[in-house]
Amino acid sequence: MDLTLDQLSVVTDGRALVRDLSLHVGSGTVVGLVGPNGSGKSTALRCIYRALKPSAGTVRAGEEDLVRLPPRQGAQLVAALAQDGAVDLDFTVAEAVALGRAPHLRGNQALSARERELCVRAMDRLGIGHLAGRGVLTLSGGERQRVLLARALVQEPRILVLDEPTNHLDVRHQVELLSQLRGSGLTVLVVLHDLNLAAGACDRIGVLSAGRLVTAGTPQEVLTEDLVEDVFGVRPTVVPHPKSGVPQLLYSIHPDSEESSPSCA
Ligand SMILES: Nc1ncnc2c1ncn2[C@@H]1O[C@H](COP(=O)(O)OP(=O)(O)OP(=O)(O)O)[C@@H](O)[C@H]1O
Repeated sequence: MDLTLDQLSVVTDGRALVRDLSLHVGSGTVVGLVGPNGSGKSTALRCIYRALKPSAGTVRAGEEDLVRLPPRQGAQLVAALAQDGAVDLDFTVAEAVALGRAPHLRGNQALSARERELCVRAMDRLGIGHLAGRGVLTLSGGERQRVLLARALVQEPRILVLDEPTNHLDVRHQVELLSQLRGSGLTVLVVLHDLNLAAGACDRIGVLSAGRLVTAGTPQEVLTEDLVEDVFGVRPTVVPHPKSGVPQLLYSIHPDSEESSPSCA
């Protein structure tokens, strides 16, 4: 099922946070959304998982208008991993993951054997099976992030949107999470700050700046030295990954000799 943002705008207190954003995520593809801090990435994502109502434009899952769909039906199609998603209540990990089934259950209906198995498999897949009986409040940031992803997966959505899901994850878990997204077969829109991870994980990348889509295309088309300098204000050296050929960005980090040296008056 594809995901389409069509001329999406979000205006708050007279300020346009997102302006005329149109972006298509093909069925089963992974699209990255990148851009500087404050460029509107989370705001756009919040419209997709319906934490925010757009001021104008539409969000479609296939032919369904997500903005108008009843919440339960929407949650059967779209799962979200929000930025620093909170798990405030002291559920066990197994209970928190099982919450992902809520959109498919009626009232206090118990999980079926298939659903229980689904939860166990999701926890194993994310390497949190051994934590099943632990309280989520006792987890590290990275462990909690993986619980949230397991919860999103057991929701069995068609579309998955994720806001900086690699936050808190060590490098192994970053690579594993993005590999799992690629292998999931789901339609994925993911906000990432790390442009190198985005280049490796995404079929296409959309670049936001000041609420507007600057460009969208394959990593090779989008991640050029000029584009990154224009949008992010820092010029990288772009080299092809020696194995995959996807663009990888290198930065020179050096002290500004004039301004950053401590004065020795
Ligand atoms: N409810 C709100 N009221 C007013 N301004 C808001 C509101 N929500 C977000 N903003 C502003 O909208 C702009 C876009 O915010 P958003 O969180 O979408 O950016 P982002 O690209 O996800 O940023 P980051 O990379 O820092 O997470 C920011 O300037 C933010 O301060």
